[in-house]
Amino acid sequence: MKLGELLAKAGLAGGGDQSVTGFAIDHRKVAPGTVFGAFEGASVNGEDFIRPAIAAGAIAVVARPEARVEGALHLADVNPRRAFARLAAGFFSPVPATLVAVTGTNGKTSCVEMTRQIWRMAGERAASIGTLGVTTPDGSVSTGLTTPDIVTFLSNMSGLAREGVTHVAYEASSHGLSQYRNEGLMVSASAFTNFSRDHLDYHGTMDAYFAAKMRLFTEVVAPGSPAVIHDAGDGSEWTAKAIAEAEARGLKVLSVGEGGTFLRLVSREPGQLGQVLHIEYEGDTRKVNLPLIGAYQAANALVSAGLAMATGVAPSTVFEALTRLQPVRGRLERAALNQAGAPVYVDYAHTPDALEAAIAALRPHVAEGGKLIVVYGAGGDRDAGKRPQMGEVAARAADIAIVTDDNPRSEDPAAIRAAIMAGAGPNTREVGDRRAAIAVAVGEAGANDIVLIAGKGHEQGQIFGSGETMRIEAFDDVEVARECAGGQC
Ligand SMILES: CC(=O)N[C@H]1[C@@H](OP(=O)(O)OP(=O)(O)OC[C@H]2O[C@@H](n3ccc(=O)[nH]c3=O)[C@H](O)[C@@H]2O)O[C@H](CO)[C@@H](O)[C@@H]1O[C@H](C)C(=O)N[C@@H](C)C(=O)N[C@H](CCC(=O)O)C(=O)O
Ligand SMILES: Nc1ncnc2c1ncn2[C@@H]1O[C@H](COP(=O)(O)OP(=O)(O)OP(=O)(O)O)[C@@H](O)[C@H]1O
Ligand SMILES: N[C@H](CCC[C@H](N)C(=O)O)C(=O)O
Ligand SMILES: [Mg+2]
Repeated sequence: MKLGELLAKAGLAGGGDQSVTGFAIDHRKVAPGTVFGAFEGASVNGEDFIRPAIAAGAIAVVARPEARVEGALHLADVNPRRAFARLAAGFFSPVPATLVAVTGTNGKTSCVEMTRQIWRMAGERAASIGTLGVTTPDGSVSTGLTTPDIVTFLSNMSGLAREGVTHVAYEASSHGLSQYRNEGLMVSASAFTNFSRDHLDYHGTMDAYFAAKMRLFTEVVAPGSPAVIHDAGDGSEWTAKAIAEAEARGLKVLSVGEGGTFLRLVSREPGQLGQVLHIEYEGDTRKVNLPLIGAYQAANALVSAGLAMATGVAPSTVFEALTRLQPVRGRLERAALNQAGAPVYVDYAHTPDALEAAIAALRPHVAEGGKLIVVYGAGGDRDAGKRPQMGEVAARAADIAIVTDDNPRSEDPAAIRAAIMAGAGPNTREVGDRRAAIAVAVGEAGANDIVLIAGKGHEQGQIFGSGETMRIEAFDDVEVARECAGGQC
């Protein structure tokens, strides 16, 4: 494809009849004919790699006007990440016709997974992209990030189209949105799950974090497209703001949940392995047996139902599909029963709000006189302010809490635990080694108790160190829970 054609497609100034062979944002991936995106990053400045990128064959460089580009076309833009995304989107085409994006603090992975499942049950060739990787009708591949970098994202999309995939649901993380990692495509519908504290190490303030998420509505999605917004009916100011932002852009707001008007959750009765939902849609109330526990999973199922309906799946097919949803890996996954018969659950809760939601999901399942025992930690090199809040939530909502390590990265694990303990109460103790902490909880749980191991969900390793010294030790909460339950810890 000629550079001039791509520029015209993206509505950018300039011409050129050189053939473009690919796109790269890392100079080490540049080959002859590549367009290089030079961005100022959180750890280094990509503009420092312009010369080596040109030496490796870059024919054009998308960079700020003040960057120095010699020996290749300088595609200058005050927002080079956005310009690069638009240009690259012209190259990586066609892409699947139906694309939906999900943002929110918690629930993105769950919603893209459930939306994919509903589409599949409706007979579509569907895929999802997010924390669990790229999941297609034929399998799953990990990408390492929730929202992959823009080149990986766009090339994945065109690869999926070549495989005949027509429907893709993807997670739009706040990091991804603020770095323009998923742009330039015609997004047919979007969703907002909820908003609470996380990632303030990166965004600084809750308002800046929220603004990053709102880019999905204000800049990424197609004008006039449907926006599914979860409304818990709790008067959340963030939900109201999200609705206002979507409406201001002219999106068609479809609110779902207890406070929803499109799909209203009238009631919810927890059962042994699932729950009965009464959902009002267009004036009729339908009873749905959802085979997943917890209010949070009901919320995510409703958002996913909204997205499926917004993209043309018949309502009756959607309601039927909800009764056949498969659990999402590492989200309230029932991993084992210990020798006394206590169930051990694994969940990916790694924010105060998620911890509260995961504990609340299990509370109705604790037998009379039983205790809920939670094992959890907080990641290193991530928002430190959430640590005491997690300590407070776990101490209040669970009966016994054990603070342990969860990806310390470059930080001192003892200091992370101390920060959590600062917010915790007398029912909380500290067992640094994660396997030992799980062994204590599983060993102590009696017949009426429930154990929740939170924070790592599907993760397969414990991350120590960073950069050159980073090492990942194999660790799977589900596997360790099973070993401990079998007395092999
Ligand atoms: C803070 C953050 O999000 N960093 C991500 C981001 O880095 P950045 O743009 O700031 O890049 P940088 O490393 O400073 O480098 C600047 C530029 O120079 C380029 N470069 C760099 C070195 C070199 O030798 N040559 C070169 O060309 C880089 O490719 C980059 O374009 O872009 C990089 C390339 O895409 C990512 O690998 C990197 O993810 C880091 C590893 C990371 O840990 N990210 C986490 C925090 C993250 O993004 N998490 C969200 C979380 C989700 C959630 O909880 O909701 C996610 O979406 O996964
Ligand atoms: N709708 C929800 N409301 C509150 N908590 C939720 C909700 N959905 C999920 N959670 C909690 O958040 C955890 C992570 O869920 P999920 O992986 O779906 O979220 P995510 O937004 O993709 O997270 P990440 O930002 O890490 O990618 C769950 O294990 C659960 O504890
Ligand atoms: N067990 C994890 C969860 C991380 C979730 C991720 N999305 C992030 O914050 O980067 C940790 O804190 O390391
Ligand atoms: Mg996710």
